[in-house]
Amino acid sequence: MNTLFPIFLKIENLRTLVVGGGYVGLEKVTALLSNGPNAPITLVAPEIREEIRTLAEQHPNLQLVYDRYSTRYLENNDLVIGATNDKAVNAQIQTDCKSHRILVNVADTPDLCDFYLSSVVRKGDLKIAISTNGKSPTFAKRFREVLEEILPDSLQATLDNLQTIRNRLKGDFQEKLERLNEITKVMKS
Ligand SMILES: C[C@@]1(CC(=O)O)C2=NC(=C\c3[nH]c(c(CCC(=O)O)c3CC(=O)O)Cc3[nH]c(c(CC(=O)O)c3CCC(=O)O)/C=C3\N/C(=C\2)[C@@H](CCC(=O)O)[C@]3(C)CC(=O)O)/[C@H]1CCC(=O)O
Ligand SMILES: NC(=O)c1ccc[n+]([C@@H]2O[C@H](COP(=O)([O-])OP(=O)(O)OC[C@H]3O[C@@H](n4cnc5c(N)ncnc54)[C@H](O)[C@@H]3O)[C@@H](O)[C@H]2O)c1
Repeated sequence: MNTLFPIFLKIENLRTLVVGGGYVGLEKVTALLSNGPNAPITLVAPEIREEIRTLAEQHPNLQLVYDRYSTRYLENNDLVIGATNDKAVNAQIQTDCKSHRILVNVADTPDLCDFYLSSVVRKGDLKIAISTNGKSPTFAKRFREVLEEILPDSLQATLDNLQTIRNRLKGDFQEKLERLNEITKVMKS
């Protein structure tokens, strides 16, 4: 059974620490910034890939620290992603996060993760998150590509219209709900 509970985080209002500045660190930072360009992120690693350094030049909210991991870097962070190539360090990060009650993702060990990153389909304001319960990230990526192709670009106009109608509707909650359900019925046919 897939017991994961999906939520959409306001990543720009949270502080995220990424430990590790290699390929996986780059992948995770890119995922964070492409969803929340202004998300405050600190990345700690003794060696940091050039692509990450370029991202930091474009995003002043991405702070790079050239150092090995230590618990003091957890301070003031809400989320942590452990993405070093050292399994023992990643496991230590998880243990430390647990004792600080900080949510943690350990890129090389799904069993140690409090949350997984998802594959993200985006069409304007519509966002669909895909997870395979850790079974196949490649499937999640491919399915994203399929959905991206199927969803029409006109979707944003539909969402904008629905928002306008939603804001204009008078009456109590029940009446609004019935009207909006009526208008969107065509989507099911
Ligand atoms: C969705 C996506 C989001 C993102 O990362 O932003 C994501 N992985 C992506 C790509 C990807 N990752 C890997 C490959 C290579 C092929 C392969 O191994 O399959 C590819 C494909 C590629 O890059 O083409 C390797 C890999 N990944 C994990 C392990 C460890 C393990 O499973 O033990 C290993 C082996 C490492 C090794 O062997 O060394 C683990 C996780 N990867 C997850 C998410 C979480 C589960 C998500 C779910 O529930 O489906 C989870 C559990 C934890 C986490 O990372 O949060 C992103 C696609 C974004 C997109 O394009 O849409
Ligand atoms: N979840 C995923 O999507 C996914 C995908 C591929 C690989 N992985 C796993 O993620 C891990 C990292 O892979 P990679 O390709 O990014 O490795 P990499 O060699 O490219 O980078 C490793 C990074 O960790 C840093 N590092 C090493 N020791 C450190 C320490 N004590 N403190 C802080 N930083 C430290 C290095 O300086 C470097 O920046 C591997 O174990 C790999 O199996 C996960």
